[in-house]
Amino acid sequence: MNSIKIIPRKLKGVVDIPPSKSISHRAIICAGLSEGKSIIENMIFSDDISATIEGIKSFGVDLEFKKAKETYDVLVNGKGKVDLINDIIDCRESGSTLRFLIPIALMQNKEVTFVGRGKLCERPLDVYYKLFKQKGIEFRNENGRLPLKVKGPIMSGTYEVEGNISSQFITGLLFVLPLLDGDSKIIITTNLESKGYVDLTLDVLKSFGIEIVNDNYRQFLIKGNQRYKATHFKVEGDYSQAAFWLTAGVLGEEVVCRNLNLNSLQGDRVIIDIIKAMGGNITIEGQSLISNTSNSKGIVVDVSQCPDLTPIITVLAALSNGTTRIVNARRLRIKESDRLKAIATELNKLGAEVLEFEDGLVINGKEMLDGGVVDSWNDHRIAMALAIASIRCKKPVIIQNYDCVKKSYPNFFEHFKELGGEVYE
Ligand SMILES: O=C(O)C1=C[C@@H](OP(=O)(O)O)[C@@H](O)[C@H](O)C1
Ligand SMILES: C=C(OP(=O)(O)O)C(=O)O
Repeated sequence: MNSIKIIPRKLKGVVDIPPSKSISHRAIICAGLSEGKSIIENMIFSDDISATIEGIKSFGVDLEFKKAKETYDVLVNGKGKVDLINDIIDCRESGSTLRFLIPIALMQNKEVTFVGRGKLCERPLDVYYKLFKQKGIEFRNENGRLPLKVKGPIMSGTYEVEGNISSQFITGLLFVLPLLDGDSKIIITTNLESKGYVDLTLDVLKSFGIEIVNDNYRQFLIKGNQRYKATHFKVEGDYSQAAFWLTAGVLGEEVVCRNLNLNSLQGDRVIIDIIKAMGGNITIEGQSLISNTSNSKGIVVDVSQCPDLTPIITVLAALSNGTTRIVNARRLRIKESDRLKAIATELNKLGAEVLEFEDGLVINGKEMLDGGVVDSWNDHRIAMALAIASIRCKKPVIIQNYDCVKKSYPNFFEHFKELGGEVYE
């Protein structure tokens, strides 16, 4: 088992925020579906992005990688259609890869097998299964788990989708319906959670020449026979990752986050408002966000539109004055781990007071935590959140299974050290 020991230190300094994972997935897919050469600037090869890259290659897309300082430029040569060259797609542990690539596999009529690892094998796909039954699309799985075999073709038409299980099903359909013969409509049958991710999809699609009409998130109207246009695309910084460093600044000393688009459509940009509402000090200087030592306080946070922020908000809450309530968080249980249980259990081991409820958490904040041995539950966001909690622990924090951070942020602990963190692997 891999573990890391962190000696409590206040972090301070400048961090270049890595490129957005969500936007990177979308850009690779859109470039892969275009005819001709696209360039995607500012990419890193986290495990999830590597899974999408390998997946898109299976559809006959060529990619080349050019190193540019800490990141890469990716040259993508698409054929404008799916030309299956490998019929087994390993999505590793990436929900986005799985749910985005399934509809693409259905654009041709050979069977494709999707495999995965860890918790991904049991993360829900029922939204697709229900649609496949309605549309006569063949699929087979092992008791609802991966591996999943699917066989196209998918046709244009009306797709009724629940919006409160995962927005990733909507994104998956939005990639392929514009390419089909005939117009389509996606009707959202419940309230839509994670709206910001659908906004990101529509925005990246637009950059690649695909137009979708968003009727107030109740339905999406999609003209058929559209074509993706190869383009030069730059991936902006990731607010879900910046959230860790912005919180580190509030709990420690001044942390400057560079490489963020201050007008980004990323739903997790709301971390700025959440930290400020908790009394955290965040300012803007040029293109950077600066967070600084503050006395934070408990509030009520609705995470239905920003689920990925929950672990780090819980850390801030555990070290704030008073009580914080995290509400509308049920979907956190179907991510890489049961994130409500994982963060409550592990922060309590460090001496925090976190109560777990069916669809939320109640956190009674403390000035300091004790420290101790915790586990990541093989979940990158739990590992990173626990690392930030160490800033205000009295004794060292040992995180077991810490290397899962590579799922989204392979150099997280390098950045942690650059900010003055003392860690022993
Ligand atoms: O579309 C995306 O890039 C994502 C959507 C969200 O999932 P849900 O829509 O399932 O909440 C988020 O949790 C995930 O990390 C990335
Ligand atoms: C839930 C996440 O990703 P995915 O759903 O793509 O596995 C995440 O990055 O926190």
